[in-house]
Amino acid sequence: MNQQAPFLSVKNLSVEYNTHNGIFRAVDDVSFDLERGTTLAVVGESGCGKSTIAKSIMRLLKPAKGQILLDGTDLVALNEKRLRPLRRKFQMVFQDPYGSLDPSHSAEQIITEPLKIQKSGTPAERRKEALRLLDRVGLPEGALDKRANEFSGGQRQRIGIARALASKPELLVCDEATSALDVSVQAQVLKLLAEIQEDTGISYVFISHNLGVVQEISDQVMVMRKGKLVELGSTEQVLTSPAQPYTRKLRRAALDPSQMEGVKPRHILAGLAS
Ligand SMILES: Nc1ncnc2c1ncn2[C@@H]1O[C@H](COP(=O)(O)OP(=O)(O)OP(=O)(O)O)[C@@H](O)[C@H]1O
Repeated sequence: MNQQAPFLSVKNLSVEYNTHNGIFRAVDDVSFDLERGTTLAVVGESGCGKSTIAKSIMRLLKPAKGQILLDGTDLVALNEKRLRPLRRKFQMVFQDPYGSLDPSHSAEQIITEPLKIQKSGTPAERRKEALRLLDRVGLPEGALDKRANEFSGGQRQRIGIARALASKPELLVCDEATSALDVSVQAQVLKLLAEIQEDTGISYVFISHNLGVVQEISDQVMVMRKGKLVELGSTEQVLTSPAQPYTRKLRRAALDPSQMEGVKPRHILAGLAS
């Protein structure tokens, strides 16, 4: 472990997609640091590049330029073979608890799959670990043999979190992880994520449209627009006294979405303290 460097350091990240109109730069020269045990929220209107950043950190995409240093190791420079042993360190929780889990699989199958892939433990040990993780995310023992389609959205998202935690990651990238949930269930999942962070020192990159949610969970906020970084600072600074006009506009849109084109109804930013 490198004591000097931040836990995650993204430097001059640019990501491009090949489209029928040529190369499209979805993320353009973005840099940020994340300290261990803290949360960085990435916000911005639809299409600004948030998920592209998430997929780049997960190395589901190969950036066109830049570095993604995790504990001092540049993930961009590694080929898949060298990346594989490191993958357990960074995991992702997706938005859609209905789409991201196989509905016909039991909670045990879903949670233990990463351990099976890593050939970690015996089936009995993996079952025991799945029970521990179920308990960690606040689900009863009886949930272990139920199929994913027998759970509510909030329960599924808890299973998604349990699965992501199975390989004991140090970084969790949550891409709109609570957006599909009812407000009260969302609050419970946020509380769970905060407790897990306190207990384990895990770091989060938390992607969200919801400034109210961001205010709850994050230490730092990064505002994106059209692939570029607009503003980066402490949550308090960015949300209560934003330096950039665009961030102020986003804040206003949180209160009155009609002021912002391109913000989908599901992305109406709820609960923002003015
Ligand atoms: N596979 C792809 N091929 C071409 N363009 C893409 C691809 N994926 C994303 N894009 C484009 O890149 C830009 C950034 O997309 P991205 O999904 O990162 O945005 P986002 O901020 O996460 O949006 P949302 O909040 O709607 O999920 C968008 O203009 C999108 O259309």
